[in-house]
Amino acid sequence: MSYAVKEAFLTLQGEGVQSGSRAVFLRFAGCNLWSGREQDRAEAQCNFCDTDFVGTDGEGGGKFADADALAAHVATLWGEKADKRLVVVTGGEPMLQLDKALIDVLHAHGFRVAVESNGTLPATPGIDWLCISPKGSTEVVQRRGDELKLVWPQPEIDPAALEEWDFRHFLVQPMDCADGKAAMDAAIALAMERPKWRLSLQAHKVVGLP
Ligand SMILES: C[S@@+](CC[C@H](N)C(=O)[O-])C[C@H]1O[C@@H](n2cnc3c(N)ncnc32)[C@H](O)[C@@H]1O
Ligand SMILES: Nc1nc2[nH]cc(C(=O)O)c2c(=O)[nH]1
Ligand code: SF4
Ligand SMILES: [Mg+2]
Repeated sequence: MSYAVKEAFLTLQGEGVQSGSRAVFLRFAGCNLWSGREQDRAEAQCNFCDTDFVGTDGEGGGKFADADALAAHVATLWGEKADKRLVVVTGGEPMLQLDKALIDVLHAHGFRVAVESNGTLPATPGIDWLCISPKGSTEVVQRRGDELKLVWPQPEIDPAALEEWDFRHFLVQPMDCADGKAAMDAAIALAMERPKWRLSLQAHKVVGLP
């Protein structure tokens, strides 16, 4: 299968339990919850997205003919260092494109494969670290994984209901939005109110990494 990649780059993971880890980010083009066009945002199923995932024109992006070509690209971005190879597959919605063939070749290159998904599509088998981030009133079918990362506030979501799902870590992340201070206060309030939840900050934005 071929893959449409918006961008791919080396950085530090900025979110979640693995925050601070050196990682290649592989951002697939396209999402099932928003077209990516600003004129569609208000009506989209997910309307607070902080990411441009339209097209294949970003740094390190492009169309890749097969899994071997894309995994080789990821390995080149990582460079020679042998240990702790980590790729974070995101988007857009990565489950629209991430297949077992790509995971297998990334493993063959020595990578642990982490994924950031909205959970509306079942996760492909073989993922090493699965982060699910629920969106509004969408139906989350993937209720098991490593970390559940709740962007907050979202009035349609009840954190107590999510606590029943099968995740090792529960994270609340302030929504990057016009009233960022209110979102930060709300996220802190949730973590103070419900001890299962830990605060996740978007560290890359603080330090100016992509
Ligand atoms: C751009 S999304 C791509 C992966 C996948 N589509 C998803 O939503 O999980 C990557 C991560 O950024 C989070 N995110 C998106 N917009 C955000 C915002 N405005 N503030 C905080 N986190 C945001 C998402 O919830 C998700 O955890
Ligand atoms: N540094 C960095 N960390 C991230 N963690 C999740 C991100 C994403 O957009 O999926 C992201 C991102 O875009 N950059
Ligand atoms: S589901 Fe993820 S990629 Fe899609 S619009 Fe929402 S935050 Fe952006
Ligand atoms: Mg991001």
